[in-house]
Amino acid sequence: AVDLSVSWLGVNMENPLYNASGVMCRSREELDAVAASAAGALITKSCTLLPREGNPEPRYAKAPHGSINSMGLPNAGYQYYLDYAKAYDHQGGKPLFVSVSGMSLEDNLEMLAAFRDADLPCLVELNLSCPNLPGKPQIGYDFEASSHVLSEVVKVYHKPFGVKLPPYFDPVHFAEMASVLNSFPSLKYVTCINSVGNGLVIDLDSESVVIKPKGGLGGIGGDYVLPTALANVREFYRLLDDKHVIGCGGVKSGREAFMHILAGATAVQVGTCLYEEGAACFARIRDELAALMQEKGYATLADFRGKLKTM
Ligand SMILES: O=C1NC(=O)NC(C(=O)O)N1
Repeated sequence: AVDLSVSWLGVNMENPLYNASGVMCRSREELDAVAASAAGALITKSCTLLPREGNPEPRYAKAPHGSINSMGLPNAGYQYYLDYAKAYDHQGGKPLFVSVSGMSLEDNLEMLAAFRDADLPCLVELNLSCPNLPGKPQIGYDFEASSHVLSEVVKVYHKPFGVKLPPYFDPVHFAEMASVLNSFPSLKYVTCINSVGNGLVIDLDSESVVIKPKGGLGGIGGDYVLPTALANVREFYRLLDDKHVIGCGGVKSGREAFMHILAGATAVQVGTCLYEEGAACFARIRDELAALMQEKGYATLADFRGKLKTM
């Protein structure tokens, strides 16, 4: 038998799988469905200070090898998720993570202060990478801005926290961002990657884009992004000091989950596949991962975590 459990930053997960923020996590009903599934944890939709409708629909589309989305941070507002976290059974339940994505630094600080004051056992994932707010750049692509935001955040929020990063595509950028992140000891994990921003899916029959916002541009997920996600997990695993890397991007079976952990991931999030298949994907991916480990002779995740071979 194999042991899929992972304990990190004070949370204990029976298996390393949970939802990617944004998928099946905007309402309490959706969050409860993830909690009731075979997922090892759950994370809320990135919240803003005030409730948001988000971008005009259609704003999500399945694509031949993944998905495209420009949701625009539709969410119930941070109080809703704070209330959910206050009512949540942290002892008996699965670890609950809260994603925060303020429209401004002030909003982020106000929300983080509220989560701080509530003194809850959930971990915060600060989203530095939403690619779908018209006119707003992804903070994670501006190293100076990222450093400034994190400097202000740690003055207000003293507990361990994580950040959701956009994908990087250049070794210099990996090094620059790692250097910024390494200067914040209380930043204890990074989630790599958010969707690959501003891709374009075209429907040949209609000769049209497939989502309404931003002329059809949106964040790309699914099979398309697996190599990029694995590279980001690997590089930050290699470059960060004493931090965890959470893998996200292209996970649709035990195979990709195994790859993310081999690249160094502590745990693994599922986005597009969860959106398309539903919460049953967690039991399937969990069982596939267990079978793969059994086949390869690994008893625990630690037996192979980060042990990607190079040539
Ligand atoms: O950070 C985000 N990443 C995405 O791919 N989409 C959502 C969104 O648009 O709300 N946010």
